[in-house]
Amino acid sequence: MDKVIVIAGPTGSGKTTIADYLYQKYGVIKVITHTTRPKRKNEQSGIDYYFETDETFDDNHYLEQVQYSYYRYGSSYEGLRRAWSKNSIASIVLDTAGAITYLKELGAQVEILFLRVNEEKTLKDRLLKRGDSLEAIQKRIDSPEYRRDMQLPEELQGRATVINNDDWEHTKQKIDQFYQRVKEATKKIPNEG
Ligand SMILES: Nc1nc2c(ncn2[C@@H]2O[C@H](COP(=O)(O)OP(=O)(O)O)[C@@H](O)[C@H]2O)c(=O)[nH]1
Ligand SMILES: Nc1ncnc2c1ncn2[C@@H]1O[C@H](COP(=O)(O)OP(=O)(O)O)[C@@H](O)[C@H]1O
Repeated sequence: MDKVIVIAGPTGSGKTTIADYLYQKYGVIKVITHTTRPKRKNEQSGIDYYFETDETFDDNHYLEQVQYSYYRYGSSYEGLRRAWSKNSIASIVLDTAGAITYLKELGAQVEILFLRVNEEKTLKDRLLKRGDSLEAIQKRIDSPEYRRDMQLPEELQGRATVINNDDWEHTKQKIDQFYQRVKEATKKIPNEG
């Protein structure tokens, strides 16, 4: 059974870092999503996101789409199918609303990782280090979605693997264990239970 690892958690918790690790170590293909958010320095269209305008955003067919911190984000079935054509395990970085939709739509094919850090201050420090502008960080922190995604939503409780990404060595071990479980699960046929 094909699987998609949905990675959720607050800004700066390490979602992108973990998606990159899963690709580099295990060849897990990242599903690239669409956004109207401005490109950060070091980001590339077609690699980090498909960067869209408000007009071009609507040209795509979305499995789900959200508004997050004043911008639009959406993921397509085509993107997921493209990833699965290369590897039976894909990953996608989503907000918690997207993670809930994925779970509803794709059921047993979804494995969820929820990241958190012990201290909220760590998040801001990481965003500064990542090179985000103070203005962009403040805008993000002031958004209702940012606050919401600090917590694992009820709909995902019992279904998500929660990892504290404070110490990278510890995180890598947890991700390796998680990946092995997902890999085993791909050997099951759908609806086998
Ligand atoms: N639902 C949904 N969320 C997305 C999609 N693409 C990205 N996101 C989420 O949107 C939020 C903002 O992403 P981004 O602006 O890249 O900020 P980051 O969290 O600092 O990396 C994050 O929680 C992402 O996981 C998508 O296609 N659908
Ligand atoms: N365990 C960690 N310890 C220290 N820095 C980290 C850790 N995990 C990620 N980072 C760094 O924090 C910043 C934010 O991580 P990123 O993966 O972009 O988060 P997200 O995609 O959740 O917004 C990046 O500069 C990344 O290199």
